[in-house]
Amino acid sequence: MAAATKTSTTSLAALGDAAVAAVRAVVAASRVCETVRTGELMQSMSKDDKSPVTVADFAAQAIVIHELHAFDASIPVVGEEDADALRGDAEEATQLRQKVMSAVHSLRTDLDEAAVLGAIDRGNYEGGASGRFWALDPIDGTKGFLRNDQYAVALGLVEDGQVVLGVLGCPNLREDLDNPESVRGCGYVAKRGEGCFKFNLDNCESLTKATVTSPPAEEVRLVESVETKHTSHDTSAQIKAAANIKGDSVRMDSQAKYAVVGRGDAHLYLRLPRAGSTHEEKIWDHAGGMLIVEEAGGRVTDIHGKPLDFGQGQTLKNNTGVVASNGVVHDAVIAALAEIYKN
Ligand SMILES: Nc1ncnc2c1ncn2[C@@H]1O[C@H](COP(=O)(O)OS(=O)(=O)O)[C@@H](OP(=O)(O)O)[C@H]1O
Ligand SMILES: [Mg+2]
Ligand SMILES: [Mg+2]
Ligand SMILES: [Mg+2]
Repeated sequence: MAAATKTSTTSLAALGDAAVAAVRAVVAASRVCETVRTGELMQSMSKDDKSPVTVADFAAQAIVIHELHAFDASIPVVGEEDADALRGDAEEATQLRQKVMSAVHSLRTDLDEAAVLGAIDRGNYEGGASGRFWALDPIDGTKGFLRNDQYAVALGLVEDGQVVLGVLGCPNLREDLDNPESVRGCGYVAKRGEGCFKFNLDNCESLTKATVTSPPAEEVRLVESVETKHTSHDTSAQIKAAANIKGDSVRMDSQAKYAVVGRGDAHLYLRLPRAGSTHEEKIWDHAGGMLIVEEAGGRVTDIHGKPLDFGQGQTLKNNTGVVASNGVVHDAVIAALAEIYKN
């Protein structure tokens, strides 16, 4: 078979069985998320860490893990959510469980409660440095999802500590960041060594190559988190000045940031820990997205220029923050970060 990288279009099937399973699972979950976001089933609760989780996070995790299990039951999953909050007779749990079941049934009427709760709880793998596992964020950017802003269904396949397959479903993302009339509902898939591809969430079987772009300094665009707790906006402004980056800054929720860098609409994604932060990045917040940028021709490291190490369990404990770029601006950004973080 001709290498998928040689032409600008290819079929999903050409990327192999794991890619087909992963993309179809992400597309299915993206549909369920949109059903919840635009319908009557929305309900959210606060987790122990005060972050939100919704009916759609649970339903999406159930759908993706069910599909991945049908593909290959021997590959474990590190998923963000568990089903604890859906079990028991308390009113909130009962309501949430019923809505999760309705959301799942909007797509898969054949799954009963035991199958749904069981699938969610199968995402309990601890990760590690050897073997293969999936890393799943059923909704990345739950706060964005609740604001009707950007969010992503994000799935990565990790092999011996390295992401080898990355998939993002971005149901609320337009095809062109600068054209609010462009098609909404974008998907991305990257396979290590074979390139990065985009697809429409309504037709994932046909793929088009995606590549980073490298404009002059005036047009180099930064993307960063909306939430001020997740990244230091002050530091990113300093980095832009020091690295001679003069384009606009766009705040966007979720791993959609990796997608817009990978497709060339933006050129730098900075995730910069605030002073004194002890936050360790979760692997599921990056596994789906980072390969999208790398295989599109860009670079992804932490703020010290170190590769992201997905073999350390559920967090990127060997890394600090994230820098994802078109490659061209990367060294200047890392040099600027070294100056700022040495103080
Ligand atoms: N303190 C802190 N620092 C860094 N990151 C954090 C922090 N707290 C949470 N999170 C994680 O951020 C995930 C959301 O990604 P983004 O920050 O890119 O999007 S957003 O602007 O916040 O919506 C979000 O993922 P989801 O929980 O899947 O939405 C969190 O895992
Ligand atoms: Mg969360
Ligand atoms: Mg997340
Ligand atoms: Mg999440």
